[in-house]
Amino acid sequence: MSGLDVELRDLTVDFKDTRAVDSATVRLPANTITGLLGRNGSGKTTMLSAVASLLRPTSGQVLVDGRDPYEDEALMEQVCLIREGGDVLPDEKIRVTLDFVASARPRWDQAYAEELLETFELDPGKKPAKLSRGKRSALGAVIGLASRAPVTMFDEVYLGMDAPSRRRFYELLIADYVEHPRTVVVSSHLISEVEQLFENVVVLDRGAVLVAEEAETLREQGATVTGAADRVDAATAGLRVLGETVLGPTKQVTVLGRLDQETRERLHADGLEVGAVPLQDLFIALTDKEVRR
Ligand SMILES: Nc1ncnc2c1ncn2[C@@H]1O[C@H](COP(=O)(O)OP(=O)(O)OP(=O)(O)O)[C@@H](O)[C@H]1O
Repeated sequence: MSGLDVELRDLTVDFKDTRAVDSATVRLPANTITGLLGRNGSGKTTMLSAVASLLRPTSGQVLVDGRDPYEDEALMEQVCLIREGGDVLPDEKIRVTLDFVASARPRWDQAYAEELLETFELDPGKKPAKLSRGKRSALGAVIGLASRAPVTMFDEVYLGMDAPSRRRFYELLIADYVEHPRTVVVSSHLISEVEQLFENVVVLDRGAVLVAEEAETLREQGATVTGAADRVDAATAGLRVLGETVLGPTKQVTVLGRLDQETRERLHADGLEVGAVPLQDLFIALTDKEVRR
């Protein structure tokens, strides 16, 4: 079993006078986990809804496995979008929603779904309308994971969950992805927690694709330099600083820009540590109008 390739070609989605997605061209390669990042209102949900055929593009194309899912019911079954509100039957018992999803998802794994319900302490006899926000999010996670759809997209679904449940969700997602590779998209504006999951990163900014790269390549676009404050200041003078933390005599500065091998060696020789830049910092730098060049 494997995932399917997703490609957006010049995708634009307008809502009356709002351009929610603006000429987006991007490929989500099969069998990778992509982080779809963007500030509030940047178009993440709209883009994912277009991939899931929940809305029609104003112009441009969505291609799943090279075909338009909007025109192809069999293909639509292969694409699962989990939204925070959850596409559940709120006033029926959870097991009714699960039966419904099972009938619509050819790769549904009932035993795995039941295991997940136990993990998240969800009683299948309860109605979604009666669940807390966190438990409803967890139900979305269960549906997304157990559907095993070749294209599985989680739209900020984990935000309602508490920290231990979110951690559990990330662990389960990785473990199940390793066993059953598929094309996974996780959208978020809270990156620090999820960044370790991503192999690819797409950053949306006011509907447009600002960045589409492998996570490692993106991380190389910056660095942290840590050590004695005066040495760190001297070493980073002239570089674009994204942020700094001071802890007693030690300072850590995050800089934008690639540090070549020679620079890294010089910094090491000077007693400074050079580390990877958190994606969260890069994301803020890329999408914060105040900071942008
Ligand atoms: N049904 C709609 N009708 C009109 N405008 C809409 C509709 N859905 C979204 N928009 C607008 O489109 C833009 C993109 O919204 P979208 O929900 O896709 O962003 P998002 O990145 O998912 O945001 P968030 O992180 O806040 O969930 C916003 O300006 C939003 O107000």
